[in-house]
Amino acid sequence: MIDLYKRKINYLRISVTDLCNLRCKYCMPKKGIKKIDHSEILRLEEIEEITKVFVELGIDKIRITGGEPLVRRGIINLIEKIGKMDKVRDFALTTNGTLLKKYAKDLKMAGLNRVNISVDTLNVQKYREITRGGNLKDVIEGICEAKKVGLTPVKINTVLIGGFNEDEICDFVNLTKNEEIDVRFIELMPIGEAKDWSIDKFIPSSKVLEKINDLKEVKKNDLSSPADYYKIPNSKGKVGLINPISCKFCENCNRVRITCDGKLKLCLHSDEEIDLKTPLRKGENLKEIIINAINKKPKSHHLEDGEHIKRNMVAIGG
Ligand SMILES: Nc1nc2c(ncn2[C@@H]2O[C@H](COP(=O)(O)OP(=O)(O)OP(=O)(O)O)[C@@H](O)[C@H]2O)c(=O)[nH]1
Ligand SMILES: C[S@@+](CC[C@H](N)C(=O)[O-])C[C@H]1O[C@@H](n2cnc3c(N)ncnc32)[C@H](O)[C@@H]1O
Ligand code: SF4
Ligand code: SF4
Repeated sequence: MIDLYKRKINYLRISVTDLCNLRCKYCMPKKGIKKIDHSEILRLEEIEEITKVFVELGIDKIRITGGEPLVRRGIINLIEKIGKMDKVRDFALTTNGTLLKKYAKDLKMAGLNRVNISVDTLNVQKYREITRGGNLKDVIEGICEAKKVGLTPVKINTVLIGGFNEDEICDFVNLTKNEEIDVRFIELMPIGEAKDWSIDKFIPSSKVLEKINDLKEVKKNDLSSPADYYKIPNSKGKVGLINPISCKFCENCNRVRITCDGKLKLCLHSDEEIDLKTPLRKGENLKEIIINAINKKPKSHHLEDGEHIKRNMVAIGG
């Protein structure tokens, strides 16, 4: 599918749940989010059906996300179904990693290619604090298991948070020296919970380049990737910078999203959502609806003008 700005849309991010076993302070309110009625959530077969239509329309990269995707019951079955879709050449999952030790092997066997794992600190106490109760050990074990079973390349996503983890930039970069792990620093975006405090705590990802002198830029293979990559000479992994704020990458955007309640989101930072669940349940032609919707995909976000969306990140999936 090609949108009005001649961007090829080949990447679908599917949020399978808005529930999570953590409560990261920038993503989810302390008391959780308002529970959506069970009937409003797409059933796994419905997700599969919608995915099939997207694949027929040219989607060849799929990411499963959440909330925490691994808390959704039956997730391995869904992965298996999508894993069998021949035209999908890149099939990945974004997770907080806490349940990976348990599920990595099954995910791999079901056909998942790789995982991106979110972790914002390497300090046990700070991890407990930012996630409101999480155990860093679970994530570390999850990362090891993912590598062991070959859910690779493993990428670590770290949101840069002022006054919280800027002192750990070197530690994160050092992980790439001896391990085949890519570490990507993400700029904190003003969404939901983070809308207000992201202003004080925002750190441009260029801070990483200031702190680490010997990072050398790596040629970008995939122009539509949100990350710019660097490398310390002779290191095994890469360091990525994801700069949605300081240097937005909308020009090369190739993605759309499905929320767990069956809405098609054309842009992470737009409130416009197209209902797919109702027409799906009525047996209407989804292809036509999706093709028409793609023409409405915004050119870019307008965060710089204070245009902030209503949903929390946990209800979109990143
Ligand atoms: N503004 C904006 N940020 C995005 C977009 N896609 C991803 N991000 C940010 O990048 C983070 C990491 O995304 P991931 O879930 O790891 O997916 P990805 O970066 O597409 O992964 P790769 O395919 O491995 O490059 C997200 O949580 C967001 O914070 C996007 O389209 N727009
Ligand atoms: C919403 S989570 C969903 C998947 C999974 N639970 C996880 O944590 O990886 C996806 C990603 O969004 C990122 N994220 C959440 N809120 C964000 C914000 N305000 N700015 C930047 N990234 C954010 C998280 O750090 C995580 O990497
Ligand atoms: S970032 Fe991921 S792990 Fe943290 S609260 Fe949001 S959905 Fe859960
Ligand atoms: S902000 Fe919107 S247009 Fe820009 S890269 Fe993200 S989804 Fe695409």
